[in-house]
Amino acid sequence: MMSNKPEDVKKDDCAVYVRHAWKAYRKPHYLFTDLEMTMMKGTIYALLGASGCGKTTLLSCIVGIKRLNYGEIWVLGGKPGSRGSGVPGSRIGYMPQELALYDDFSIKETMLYFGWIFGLKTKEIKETTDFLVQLLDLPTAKRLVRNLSGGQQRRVSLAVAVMHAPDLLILDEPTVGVDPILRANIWSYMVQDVKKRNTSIIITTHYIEEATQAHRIGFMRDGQLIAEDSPAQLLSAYGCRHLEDVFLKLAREQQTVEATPKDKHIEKKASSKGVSEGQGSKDKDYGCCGNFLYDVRHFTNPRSFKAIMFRNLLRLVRNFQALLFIFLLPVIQVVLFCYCIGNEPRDLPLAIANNEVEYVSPTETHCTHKLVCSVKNNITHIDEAESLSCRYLEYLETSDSVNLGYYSNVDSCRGAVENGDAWACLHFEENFTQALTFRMHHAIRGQNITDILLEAILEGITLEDTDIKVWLDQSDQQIAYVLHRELQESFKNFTLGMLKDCYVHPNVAKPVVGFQSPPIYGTDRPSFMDFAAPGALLIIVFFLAVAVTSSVLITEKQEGLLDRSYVADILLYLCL
Ligand SMILES: Nc1ncnc2c1ncn2[C@@H]1O[C@H](COP(=O)(O)OP(=O)(O)OP(=O)(O)O)[C@@H](O)[C@H]1O
Repeated sequence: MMSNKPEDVKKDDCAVYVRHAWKAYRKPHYLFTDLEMTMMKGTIYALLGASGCGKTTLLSCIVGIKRLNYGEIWVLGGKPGSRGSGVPGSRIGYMPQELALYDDFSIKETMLYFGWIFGLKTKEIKETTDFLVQLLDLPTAKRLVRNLSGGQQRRVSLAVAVMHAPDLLILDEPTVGVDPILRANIWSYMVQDVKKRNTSIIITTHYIEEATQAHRIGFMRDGQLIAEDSPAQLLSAYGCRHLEDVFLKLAREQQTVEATPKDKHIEKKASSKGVSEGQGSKDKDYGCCGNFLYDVRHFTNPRSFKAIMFRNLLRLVRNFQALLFIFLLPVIQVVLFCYCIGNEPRDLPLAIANNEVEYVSPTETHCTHKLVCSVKNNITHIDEAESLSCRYLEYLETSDSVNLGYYSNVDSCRGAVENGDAWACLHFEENFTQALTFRMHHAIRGQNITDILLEAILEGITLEDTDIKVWLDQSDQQIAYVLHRELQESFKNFTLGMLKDCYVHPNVAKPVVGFQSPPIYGTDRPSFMDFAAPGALLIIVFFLAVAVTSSVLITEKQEGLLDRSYVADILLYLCL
């Protein structure tokens, strides 16, 4: 195996300096093991290797999208992601393998968006766009990306990577789908750029022969760079005329090592070398919140905001269906909510156990009532009273909010509430009428309390027998409120009716605290819609925002746009 690693280079002189790099997506299956890479400033470095050997992963670690498990990476003299390193940021230009472009943007809009992120002025962006459109043989800049051919789209992606003249250019297969003439143009542009501006360029390609124009080539295989040298040195050292032959020779020369036994010793090997853990947190990619002050400065960065507002507005306008969806869906949901759910509760099942009358069936009752009063010597007398509980239930039945069901005893009535068959259970004692008329009679006559209680004992009743006992399912506040209201209102009407039939002025039973109607704000009978609509609206808006944001995030991640924006120094939460 050939090793031309310069031992004496300083990391500050290198554009990229990788030492003891270990990376696994799923431990212990390491993609690269103890990898070392040295790339001097002002050179073109071609990273070659079989498909799936880890080239893209290595580039992702270099630009700071992914983190190493062990080892260190220095890019342009700093660690990617650290403050002041400029990586990610405008010091690097990154062309990912995926297209990573908004296909509903035109070429011009794409260049404006990324140009603003890189901190370029609008005039500069226009000039650069014109130059790159010509150099890369692109159609008019007004054409939408989605209407370009595959090769043209990749060239737009390349234009985005190079537009801000970065110090380090990282190009992941830029020449895929590009014809030989344009490929030659791209290479000649890179060579000129390195000469003129001392740019450093890393390029991956499967067209091994085009790498002869690079200053240095790294052959990647089995998790390591098995050779790293200039094309001329490699050709002469292996006595080959073509780089492809060198690659084949190198591959054959390398010992075939069983993957599994090697994996078992990998972590041991890393720790025995005293290798430090990867930059940043272990196995975590994207450093969104590492340094608060650094993040705040980015958050308030006006150029990022301008670019992102431009992007969001343009995407909304271009995706008319999405716009309709975002604005119409909450409206439809609120209308449906109000129509189907938000109305006043109706027919709430109410269980009745009335011991005053004989139970017949759950839906039926032979409940009749009677009240006869007369006035003698200016004093009201109750001559006859029968089943006043039925009179009260008659008032209750007129309400649309409740639906009465009858039960033979108080236990089954309470059981109905416990089982969720009814919202409340109402129980009348068997001497309810007797106790109520006794109470009314003495209230009208104005006897003192001692006399009343004495007489009650003699008659074999207690004043509590007039209580209508209510057991409520209070789990739903609004339903409980409606039941409270209906039971109280029915009782008020029941009392006023009785007083009227007994020639007593209704004001006698009027509550002392009088709520004036209408209230200053709101209504006398707030509806269920008033209660539930704010909550429903909040839920709808919250879930819509979550759904839209996560779908944007997932799409951008899949299309590589998130990676590209991150490398261009847009923080993850700004991408949202
Ligand atoms: N996020 C990920 N999670 C798990 N495995 C991954 C992930 N990304 C890549 N891999 C795997 O890591 C290996 C190396 O992938 P990578 O894209 O780095 O290879 P590559 O050398 O760039 O390939 P190509 O030349 O085809 O682009 C592949 O086997 C791939 O399936």
